[in-house]
Amino acid sequence: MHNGIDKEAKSDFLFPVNLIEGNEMTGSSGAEKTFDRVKAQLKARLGSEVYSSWFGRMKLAEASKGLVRISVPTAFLRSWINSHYLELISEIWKAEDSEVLKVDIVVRTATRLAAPTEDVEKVQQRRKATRQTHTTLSTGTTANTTLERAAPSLQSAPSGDFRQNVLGSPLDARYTFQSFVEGPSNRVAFAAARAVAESAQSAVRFNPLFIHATVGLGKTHLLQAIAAESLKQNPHSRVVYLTAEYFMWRFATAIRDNNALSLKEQLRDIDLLIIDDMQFLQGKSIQHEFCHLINMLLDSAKQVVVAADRPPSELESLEPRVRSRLNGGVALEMQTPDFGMRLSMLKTRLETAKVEDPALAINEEILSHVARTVTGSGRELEGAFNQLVFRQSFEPQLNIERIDEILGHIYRSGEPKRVRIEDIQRIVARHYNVSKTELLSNRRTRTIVKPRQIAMYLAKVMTPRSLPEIGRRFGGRDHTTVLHAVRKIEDLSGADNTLAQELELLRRLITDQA
Ligand SMILES: Nc1ncnc2c1ncn2[C@@H]1O[C@H](COP(=O)(O)OP(=O)(O)OP(=O)(O)O)[C@@H](O)[C@H]1O
Repeated sequence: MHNGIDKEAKSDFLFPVNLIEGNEMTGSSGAEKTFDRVKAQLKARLGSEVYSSWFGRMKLAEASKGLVRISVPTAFLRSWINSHYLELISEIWKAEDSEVLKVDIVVRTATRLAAPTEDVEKVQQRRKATRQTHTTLSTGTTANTTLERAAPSLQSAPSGDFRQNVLGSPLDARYTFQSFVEGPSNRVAFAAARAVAESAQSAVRFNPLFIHATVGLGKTHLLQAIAAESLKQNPHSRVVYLTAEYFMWRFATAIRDNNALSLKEQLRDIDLLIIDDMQFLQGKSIQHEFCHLINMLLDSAKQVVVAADRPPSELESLEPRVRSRLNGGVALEMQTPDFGMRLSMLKTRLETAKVEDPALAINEEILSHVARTVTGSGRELEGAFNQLVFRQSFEPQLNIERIDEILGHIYRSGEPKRVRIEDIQRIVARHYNVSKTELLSNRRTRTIVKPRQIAMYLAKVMTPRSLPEIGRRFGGRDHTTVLHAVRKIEDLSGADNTLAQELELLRRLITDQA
C-alpha cells in the first residue's frame, strides 16, 4: 500500500509534523480560542510573572480528536511544564472542552529520535517531500509514529488523516539503556528489560514482563529504552509503545470512526507491545479489547511489556481476567534509588545537558549535596537538576546554602510535613476570628476558651510536643491545664458531630498550610 513512499520520505516518520517550528496549528480556530481562554486562566491563577516565565512561549501545535498538543521552544521548558503544570493545564482544558482526553507538551524544534546532527531545515524539506508523496497516494495514508517507521505493515492504516493516524505514543530520545542508571534498587528489572530488548529467546521466558514502581522511579524511561533498543537491534521488528491512556484514546476514536477493526488488525501484527501506566486502563469494553490483544500476542509468542504503579494483583480497576493474564509472566519491582544511584543520575544528566550547553559547570560537591538531600524519585532529582541549571544561568556563584533555599520545596515534598505549634495557633485563631494574643491570654470568655482548648488539643495530636512544652507555648500554662483541654475536646467531639467535623477541617487546613 505504501509503494509510493520512497526511503527518504519514510524516514520522515521520525518527525511528528507538529514538532517543527513554524508549523503550528492543525486544529480549528475554535481550539485556538479555547487555548486563549486556557492561557488567560493560567495567568489569572499563577500571576503574570510565573505565567510569562513558563507559558509565554507556548503555541498550540495540534488539537483534534480529543488530543491537544502544545509546543514550547526548549526541552527544558517542556520538562518543567510537564513536571509542574501539566495536570493544571489538562484540568483547565478539560473544563473548557469536555471532549479533550489528553494534553501533550512537545518541543517545537526538537526532532525526537532523529540523528543529532539533523537540522530543522532538512527536516522541513523532508517533511515537504513526505507530504507530496502522500498526496500522490490514491488510498489511505501512513502513520507517523516514531515506531512505525520500522513497522511496514502498520503503515497502511486506512485512515484518510495522515497526522491522526498514530499508533504508538511518541518516544523520548533521551530514554535509552545507556542513560538509565542501574543499581541495587532496579538491577533485576533492568536486566530483564535488556534481555527482552536484546533477545527474542529470553523474551519468551519473561512474558509478559510486568514492571512496577511508585511514581518517578524510571518505568517510562525503562520501557522506552526497551522500544528504542529493540528497534536498534532489529530495525524491521514491529514495536509499539503506548500509554494505557493513549490505548484507550486510540480505541475510543477508532470505534467512533468505525475503524476499530483495522486498528485491531494493525495491533495484531506487532512483535513487541509495550504498555505504560497500566493503572489508568479503564472501561469494560476497552479492557476486553486489551485482554483479547494480549492473549493473542502471548499465544503467538510475541513479547508484551507492561508497567504500572503497583503489582498486577493490586490493580483493582482491572477485570480479574486481565489481572490474571498480567500475573502469568514475571512481575518485578523497582525501588527508590540509593545515594550512589542518585549521584550517577545527576552526573548523567549533567553530561547530557553539556551537549547542549558546553559551558555548563556544576561541581561535584554540589551534585553530591543534591544527591544526598533529594532522596525521592528520579523525577524529583530531575526537577532539582533543572532548577540548578536554570538558576545558574543568572546566579553563577551558587553555593550550598543558596541551593538549599532554592530546592527547599523539593526537599520538603519528599518528607512528611512537620506541623508547628505556631501554625496551629495562627490557623485556629484565624478560623475562630480571635487574635493570637487573645488565644494565649488569660481571658476566660467562652469565645476564646473554646478555640484555645481546640488549639491545645490539636497541638497534642498533631505534633510530638509534650504537655509541659505545649503549656509553655500557650502563654506559660501548667501541663494539667493542657491535659484538661485535650480530654475535654476529646469527650466533646465524641458526642458532637459538628465539632468532630470542625476538628477535621482544621486538621486539613493546618496540614495544607503548614
Ligand atoms: N534509574 C534511572 N536512571 C536514569 N534516570 C532515571 C532513573 N529513574 C528515573 N529517572 C529519570 O527520572 C524521571 C522520571 O522517570 P519516569 O518518567 O521514567 O518515571 P515513572 O516511573 O514512569 O513515573 P510515573 O509513574 O509518574 O509515570 C525521568 O526523567 C527519568 O529519566
